[in-house]
Amino acid sequence: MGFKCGFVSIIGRPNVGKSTLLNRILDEKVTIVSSKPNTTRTNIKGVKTGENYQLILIDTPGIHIAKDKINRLMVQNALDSLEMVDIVYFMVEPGEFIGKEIKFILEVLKKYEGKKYLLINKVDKSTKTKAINTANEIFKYLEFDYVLPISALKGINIDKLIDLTVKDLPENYKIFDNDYITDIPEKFLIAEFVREQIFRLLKEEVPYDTVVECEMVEDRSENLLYTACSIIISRESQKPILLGKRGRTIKEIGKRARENLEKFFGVKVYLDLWVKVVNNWQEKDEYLKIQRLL
Ligand SMILES: Nc1nc2c(ncn2[C@@H]2O[C@H](COP(=O)(O)OP(=O)(O)OP(=O)(O)O)[C@@H](O)[C@H]2O)c(=O)[nH]1
Repeated sequence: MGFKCGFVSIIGRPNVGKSTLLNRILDEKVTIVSSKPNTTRTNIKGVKTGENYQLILIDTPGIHIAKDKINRLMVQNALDSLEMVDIVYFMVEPGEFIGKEIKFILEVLKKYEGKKYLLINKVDKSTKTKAINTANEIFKYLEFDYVLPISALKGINIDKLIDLTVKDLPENYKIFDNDYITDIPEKFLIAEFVREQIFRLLKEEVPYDTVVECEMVEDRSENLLYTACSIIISRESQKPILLGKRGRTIKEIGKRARENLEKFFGVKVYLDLWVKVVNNWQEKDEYLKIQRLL
């Protein structure tokens, strides 16, 4: 024995860097990142296996005041992750205002019985004092087992975080094979890589009104993966925005997503994109299932 294996959930408000942290720890891009809040819509599992440990991390949607069904399901997904984990990473940014959302998360964490880590992320663009003050403010409401200033983007204190976490993991047998890195099915991962570029390239409400379904994935040869995705928007008027002048925007979305897919799969990728309009898809179970929220 002596082998450590356990689960960690990464929670926090939208946009604090949860997905960036998961990708950094895994040293592999399995979850999508953008500068817009609420990019992650469902729990994404990533597995890091070392010589004497296996760390199963869950990237969760940002916890926020949810106004509609899809956002309520996103928040519920994040909260549900706490039921199965040995450790929770609560991520904040330096100078974060202790408002309603943070207080809500702290109330939830009061009942949580595993180890609690407070991670002050994005310290690369902040001062030490600001980070310490944020931790002090949060400790007025709840004490954590560890506080660690980190930068998920620049890799600051990540090795330290992994070391501490491994010490706190329970002794257990390995759950996944050594080369297993995510529980995300291939089709969902492809759709997410497309959705990421929609979040990155389009402004305002269109990304939030979009869901992507990967309809087909096929090995066309040893070195060529063919895949086709539908981009589903909720209004006809959003079509010209998504397509762009002479189709330039959708072409760019496809190009960038394809490049990331090629890096991930290590083969050439041919990506076909289609656009569909489904009024109010956010209220339809079929589409919430595509987004893995039901
Ligand atoms: N400067 C800096 N930026 C960071 C760091 N970590 C993440 N970011 C940026 O913060 C933005 C949000 O990052 P995400 O990883 O998508 O954040 P998230 O918490 O998963 O976001 P949600 O999907 O809204 O829950 C992106 O623009 C990241 O590049 C960091 O350590 N330093």
